[in-house]
Amino acid sequence: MTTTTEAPAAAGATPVFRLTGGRVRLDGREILHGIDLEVAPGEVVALMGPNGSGKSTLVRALLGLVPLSGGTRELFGARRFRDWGRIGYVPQRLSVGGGVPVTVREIVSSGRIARRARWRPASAADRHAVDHAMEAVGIAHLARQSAGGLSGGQQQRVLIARALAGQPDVIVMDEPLAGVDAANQDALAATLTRLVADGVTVLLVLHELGPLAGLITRSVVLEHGEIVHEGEAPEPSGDCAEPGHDHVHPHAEPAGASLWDTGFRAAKDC
Ligand SMILES: Nc1ncnc2c1ncn2[C@@H]1O[C@H](COP(=O)(O)OP(=O)(O)OP(=O)(O)O)[C@@H](O)[C@H]1O
Repeated sequence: MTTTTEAPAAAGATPVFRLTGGRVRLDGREILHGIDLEVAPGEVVALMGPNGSGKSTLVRALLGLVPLSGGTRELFGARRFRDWGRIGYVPQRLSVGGGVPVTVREIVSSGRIARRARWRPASAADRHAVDHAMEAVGIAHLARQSAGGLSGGQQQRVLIARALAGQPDVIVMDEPLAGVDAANQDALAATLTRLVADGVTVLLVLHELGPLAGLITRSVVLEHGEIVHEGEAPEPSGDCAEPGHDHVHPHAEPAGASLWDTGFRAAKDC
């Protein structure tokens, strides 16, 4: 992780992610149709768009989790990227326990694996990073608890702590606000604010910006597997801007809905 003394988003710096003409096919159908996207160090990018527009697929393509059927991908300037400890990925949904009796601390500790010397037991630095990650998201008191009995909001914080334990240079979260109550959304915003101040690059899949609005430096809107807008994020207005507005509802989009009815509905209609 970089320190607060380093300038974020240095001009001309090697992009964290660079996808050029990126195409992805799943089950014989092309999902992404030639995406050009760069994310520079220090940016906080919101990936938005209707359901099924390809946001999660794009994230997975950027991370190398799905093969490209066309185009090129670079992570930190490398086509053959191996330094996975630099990336913290919080997927959309994951059962943190997976049915296996496992404590919160054990799950968070698994986030250190890419940082640890092979076959070595956890070092003091590893243990410190795990403690720090749990404190950062307010779950230190849950360390010895079984992950199975946690609420949805607590499980999400465990997954975020697991990503933070690796002290990543970039954190990628797929719909971190979905199904999360207002208090936990605010807590997430505070955590991300601290990470951004430390120079961490952030890529978020979002349906609505909610309490993260002030953090976002660029919004990228996808529709039908293509980027249809890049620039300023939409501003919340009307009821959505009210402090008491609850941002927990999922958004089902009508089939074929257009960008301005949907991606930016987050601002108009949240
Ligand atoms: N493993 C897969 N096999 C086949 N098709 C897939 C697969 N994963 C996703 N798709 C399809 O790719 C398209 C884009 O899906 P994706 O999950 O990337 O969209 P999204 O914008 O993240 O949607 P949501 O907002 O609902 O999460 C959808 O039509 C989806 O059905």
